[in-house]
Amino acid sequence: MPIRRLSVRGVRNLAPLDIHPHSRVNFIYGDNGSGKSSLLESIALLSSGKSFRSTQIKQLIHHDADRLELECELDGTTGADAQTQDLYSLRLRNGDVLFRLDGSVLTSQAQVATRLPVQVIEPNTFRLLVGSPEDRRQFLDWGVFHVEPGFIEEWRIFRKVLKQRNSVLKQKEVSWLDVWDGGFIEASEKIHQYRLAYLKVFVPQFESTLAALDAEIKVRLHYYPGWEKDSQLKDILTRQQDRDLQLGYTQSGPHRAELRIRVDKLPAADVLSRGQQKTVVAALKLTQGILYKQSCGNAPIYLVDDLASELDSRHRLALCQVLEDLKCQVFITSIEKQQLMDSWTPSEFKVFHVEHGKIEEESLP
Ligand SMILES: Nc1ncnc2c1ncn2[C@@H]1O[C@H](COP(=O)(O)OP(=O)(O)OP(=O)(O)O)[C@@H](O)[C@H]1O
Repeated sequence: MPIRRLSVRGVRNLAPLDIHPHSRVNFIYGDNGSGKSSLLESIALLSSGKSFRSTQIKQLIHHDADRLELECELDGTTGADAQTQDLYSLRLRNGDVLFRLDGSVLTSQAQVATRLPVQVIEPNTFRLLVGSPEDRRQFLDWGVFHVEPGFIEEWRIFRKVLKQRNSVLKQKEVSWLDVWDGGFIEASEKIHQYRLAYLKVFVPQFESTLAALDAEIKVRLHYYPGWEKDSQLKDILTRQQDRDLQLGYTQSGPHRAELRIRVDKLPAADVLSRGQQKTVVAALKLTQGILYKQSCGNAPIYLVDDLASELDSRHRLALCQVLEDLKCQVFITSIEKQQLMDSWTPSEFKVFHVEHGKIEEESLP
């Protein structure tokens, strides 16, 4: 669901702002340090309660403020949501994040995540390739979670069983392991099957999206379920039991799954240039949006920060074309307005200029 109105208070250098973005493309331009990324960060924060730039979200609060407050009205445009409007807000004070929907407090991250799905493509986006397996596992699970409604409940069950098994391992209560292992294996298998089903549609779509961005980059996705593929998890748990007891945690299972991204047999991060890495990560994130749209009817909102960073004009054009085809709401930033306009001429758009933390919508000829 696109954002119809956005209100931001107390974020970094941004002056209090109320804007009415376009339901499709929003060009945001301004000098270095003007506040473009802070605007996109505000939207990402509304979506996930996290920043894509700072691990400590308290750092987002304006130096002179004691809290930040974000609010948006979301438009329902398709299906059962047609013509509806949700008022969705986030308040951060003293480290506590409070989400509200139409005045009612949202209590679980899942409730929040389904309201406002957002994908971010920003200068550090290549870190998905070079970062930890956990980053890629979370990326994969974002897609599974949004496309497979049953996944979140199975994931909760799995986390619970894993916690119990680890607690048994820490207490060295060997006799209890047999009791927990049955449940652990069953829950692991369900998570594994959800991920497999998602990847079955994800991989071919990724290959065609990447080809649309750059037909010369050849990468392969390899899914590692968290244990040796050709072995039964039951046998592995038995084999690793002594070491698990020593360590006090479970070494194998879906919590150790990974999406490995390779060029031939090498990690893509070791072979590809920075621009190629960004293109691959953009293809991964666009693929998630395409599958999300196929499943839910609406595409996620895309935040593309500093379009020009690492991408030449051919790749910028190709990326914008995929976004155009996706018909999603996009917030896209650049220092130069002309560079945005040269990369994309959408039929419907708004332009916002950011200067010293103030945002003005420009009237179009
Ligand atoms: N907590 C804060 N309070 C006030 N100002 C802050 C805070 N955190 C960062 N800033 C300032 O906010 C400004 C906006 O930064 P931002 O990254 O949004 O700019 P930008 O327009 O994206 O710049 P660039 O084009 O260089 O990426 C910077 O000048 C930064 O120093």
